[in-house]
Amino acid sequence: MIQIKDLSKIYTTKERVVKGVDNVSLNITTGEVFGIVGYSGAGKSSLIRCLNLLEKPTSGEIKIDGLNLMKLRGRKLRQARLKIGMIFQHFHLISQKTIYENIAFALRAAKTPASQINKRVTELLEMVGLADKRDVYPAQLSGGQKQRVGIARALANNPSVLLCDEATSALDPNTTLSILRLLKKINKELKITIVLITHEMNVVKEICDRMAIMQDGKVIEEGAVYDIFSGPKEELTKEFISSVVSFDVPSAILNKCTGRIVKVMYKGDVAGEGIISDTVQQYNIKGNFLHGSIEYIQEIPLGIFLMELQGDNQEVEKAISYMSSRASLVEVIDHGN
Ligand SMILES: Nc1ncnc2c1ncn2[C@@H]1O[C@H](COP(=O)(O)OP(=O)(O)OP(=O)(O)O)[C@@H](O)[C@H]1O
Repeated sequence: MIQIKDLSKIYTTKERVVKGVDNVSLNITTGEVFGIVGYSGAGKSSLIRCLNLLEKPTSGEIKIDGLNLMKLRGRKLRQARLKIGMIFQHFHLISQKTIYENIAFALRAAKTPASQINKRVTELLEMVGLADKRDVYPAQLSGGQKQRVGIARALANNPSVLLCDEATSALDPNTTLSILRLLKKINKELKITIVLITHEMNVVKEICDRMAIMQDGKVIEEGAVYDIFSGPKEELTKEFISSVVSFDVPSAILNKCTGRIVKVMYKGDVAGEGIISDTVQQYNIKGNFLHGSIEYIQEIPLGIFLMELQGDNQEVEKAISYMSSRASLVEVIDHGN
């Protein structure tokens, strides 16, 4: 369990004082994949870097499995930090060393006996699917392969926590997916808690169990990924979700709509049709279906559709409030003419 309590990181420069992290409290359960999302400058890097004390918090508390990191010094602190692996957006590999040496370096730094190093590096390279690359240099690898080396290095000393700092942001979508799958496999098989920061909701949707959204150094919303997707509360959260679940209805079609356009989200894959047909039957309105899809989050379906509702204003209002009682989110996108 990672317990973050009242954590703040304040940067003081000549020009200004910035609260990079502003009084954040979060509990991350052992064995989960926890995503922290936010736009640039929200404080994600500051927060994740505080978790292994790469950044020294200004105040607050970080406990990992009950150990208060900020109270540890010397050897005890070094030992605790070995149990926290980290991977980075730009991989941070040593370009003059081979892949083997990049990984062995982390083992030597942790004073692993020389006799164990070869076996452990071989194991790690197999785990990340790079057994044939042990003697090449980082420049000879693709971005995805470099990140696999980063992951092998981060796992070298058997950490209980893996921190991922925008680990897929420099990768194309297919490579991103393969790295996310590898991270999920590591999470499941090695039972490592993963904390990742990202500005991409797709990443969260793909592998996270729970998530938090940051803005101006604060956590503004947190919860299970499915719950956040199906019932976002904050405007910013809704904005992030719409980046994944977007409806690109051609403007020529939208311009032709004279009724009210509503977006509806519902849980499960069968209830959606029922909501539409019941609404149209019960109220004196016409409903035109503009767009619909089912997203799978943690393999649970989440239905989303866009409709135009036409009819008397009061009837349309009643229909919307009826749909709101059955769906997890109903949002009026356009009020019509
Ligand atoms: N070393 C520093 N000195 C001064 N201000 C800093 C420093 N590091 C971060 N900040 C400021 O703290 C705030 C949070 O930055 P941080 O990098 O944590 O955000 P982020 O969400 O990770 O954004 P990005 O994805 O762009 O890195 C920003 O206003 C940033 O300018």
